[in-house]
Amino acid sequence: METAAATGRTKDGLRRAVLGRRRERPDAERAAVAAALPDVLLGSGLLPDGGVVACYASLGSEPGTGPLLALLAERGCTVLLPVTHDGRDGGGVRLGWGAARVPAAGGPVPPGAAASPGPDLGPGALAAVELVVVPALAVDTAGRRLGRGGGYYDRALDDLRRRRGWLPPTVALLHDDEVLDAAVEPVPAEPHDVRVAHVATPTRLLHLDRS
Ligand SMILES: Nc1nc2c(c(=O)[nH]1)N(C=O)[C@@H](CNc1ccc(C(=O)N[C@@H](CCC(=O)O)C(=O)O)cc1)CN2
Ligand SMILES: Nc1ncnc2c1ncn2[C@@H]1O[C@H](COP(=O)(O)OP(=O)(O)OP(=O)(O)O)[C@@H](O)[C@H]1O
Repeated sequence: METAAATGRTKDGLRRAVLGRRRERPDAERAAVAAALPDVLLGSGLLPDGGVVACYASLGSEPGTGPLLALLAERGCTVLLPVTHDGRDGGGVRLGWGAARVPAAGGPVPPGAAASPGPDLGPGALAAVELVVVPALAVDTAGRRLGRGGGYYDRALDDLRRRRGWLPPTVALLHDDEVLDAAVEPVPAEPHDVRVAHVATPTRLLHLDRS
């Protein structure tokens, strides 16, 4: 298996290694991962009973958020999903947030999320958010997160911290082998990287030491 060490621990090398492994995961594993994440989060105490939660609709080989989005809706949470702005509108590269439109309950819940965001609610959309569920390719035990490379979540979390004066809890969803020991395989970090507080995998919930 290609490891971070073998790729020189560059962000791009690590991204390629993780995406390669994700692509190889069989459908049965993907379904099991998606089904396990809500239970792990339920046991974590991180999920508010109602209230606003920022999440995302999983794509491709990402750990599936379909069942998690269904659970959040069941708990009466207002779920916000990201709307990507690539800067061509002159407003800079940034994430907006729209209310999740989740398919009606009752049918089978696919592991990948079928949800989509409603219209962008504007700059104050996250004002009352109680939990931010963030996508990631890897996170180390010091909370350093590797994303897709767009810098979208780093900007969004930085903006949220500035507006609120503090950062609400953040949790990244990963496969077990994507949690890296910071002492052995640190995720390469840059000054703009915002560390996450928690990681949920299909088997465990980790509270990270960001000091
Ligand atoms: N689900 C999800 N939504 C997100 C992000 C993310 O990482 N995941 N983003 C984080 O900043 C922003 C958008 N950035 C993204 C950048 C690249 C790809 C991408 O390459 N998607 C592939 C699927 C890859 C796979 O198989 O896993 C595709 O759509 O074909 C997706 C989102 C906002 N929304
Ligand atoms: N707060 C910020 N302000 C300005 N530029 C930023 C900020 N955060 C990240 N960037 C820029 O975004 C680009 C990508 O950053 P990085 O590789 O850390 O993204 P990522 O964390 O993998 O992606 P994402 O946050 O979308 O999941 C870098 O060129 C970086 O300079």
